[in-house]
Amino acid sequence: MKILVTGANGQLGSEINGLADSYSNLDFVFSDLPELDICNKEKLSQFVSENKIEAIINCAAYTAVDKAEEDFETAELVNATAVGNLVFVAEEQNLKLIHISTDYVFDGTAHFPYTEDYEVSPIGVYGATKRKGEEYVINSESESIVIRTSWLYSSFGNNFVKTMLRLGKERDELGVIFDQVGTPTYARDLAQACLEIFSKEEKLDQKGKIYHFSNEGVASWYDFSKAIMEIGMVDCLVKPIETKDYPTPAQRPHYSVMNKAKIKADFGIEVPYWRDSLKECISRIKEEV
Ligand SMILES: NC(=O)C1=CN([C@@H]2O[C@H](COP(=O)(O)OP(=O)(O)OC[C@H]3O[C@@H](n4cnc5c(N)ncnc54)[C@H](OP(=O)(O)O)[C@@H]3O)[C@@H](O)[C@H]2O)C=CC1
Ligand SMILES: Cc1cn([C@H]2C[C@H](O)[C@@H](COP(=O)(O)OP(=O)(O)O[C@H]3O[C@@H](C)C(=O)[C@@H](O)[C@H]3O)O2)c(=O)[nH]c1=O
Repeated sequence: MKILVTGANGQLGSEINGLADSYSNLDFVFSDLPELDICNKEKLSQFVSENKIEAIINCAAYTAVDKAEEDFETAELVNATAVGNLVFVAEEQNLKLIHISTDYVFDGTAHFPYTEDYEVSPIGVYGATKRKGEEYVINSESESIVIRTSWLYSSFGNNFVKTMLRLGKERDELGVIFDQVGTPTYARDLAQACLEIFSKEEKLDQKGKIYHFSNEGVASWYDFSKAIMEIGMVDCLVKPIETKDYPTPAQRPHYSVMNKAKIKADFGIEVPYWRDSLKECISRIKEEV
């Protein structure tokens, strides 16, 4: 199967690229801006046709959560309208599609892990635009699924893990929010899950259009930071603070832990514990320095 990976220079796209050689049954075409802009429907359609693409993993997105609050138009274009383009091309050329979405489609008022059918209610522009993108896929007749993930990090690109390692070296002390709880996800584990799903012969959306994938376990951003400092061997005192003590342009859900039973049952995906994956990622970050 020949798979187009869009947004391939980002965290998830880079991790898929790193794993590609282990999947000899899959062929890949990696693309990103400026070569392939998913907002350009005609070029997208032409690119897919010329390259004889059979499936797409959409890793392209507008992921700047705070910036999205004032740059609504670009966030909407990339996270929603462009997903409509991908769905159009998938229907037009009979492609399979995996689209990635976020825990930020939930408002964070639940007290137990979110299942796929739980009502969404985004509280920020990023989450709202990602939800609109999901709707294109959910309503599509193409063989397509949405995989929601949360708190993604990688040895590639910029993310919370790298920010903490940097700030921890620069400062003696750091305040990190403890009243936002979710699950970190190593992008390499999500990349592997996507490729495992494509390696199976089953119809993608046989058992539903939405899946949840994160690592196992639960953490606050504070717990996550403490683990990053400990595993990264950075000597910095991390102090728990409340959301009100770290004002940001975008509101974030207080609780966004997701239930992963469906992806495990339907596709036989194994999910590593978040601290184990964090160790693996930090050792890769250290190797690369
Ligand atoms: N990061 C996170 O914490 C989380 C991410 N997700 C979702 O996971 C997916 C992957 O995220 P992640 O790998 O972190 O994202 P990144 O921000 O690391 O990568 C996104 C990539 O998409 C590219 N891109 C942006 N606009 C376009 C466009 N119009 N056409 C083609 N490519 C474009 C970006 O290019 P450029 O950098 O030049 O803009 C970048 O290379 C996204 O759907 C995201 O919403 C879900 C939960 C958590
Ligand atoms: C840097 C820093 C952040 N924080 C807080 C702010 C915020 O509530 C939380 C996480 O910060 P960030 O801004 O890095 O994370 P954020 O951009 O909100 O991360 C989100 O990105 C999008 C793309 C997603 O889809 C989500 O799943 C999630 O991963 O940590 C501190 O408390 N102290 C600090 O020093």
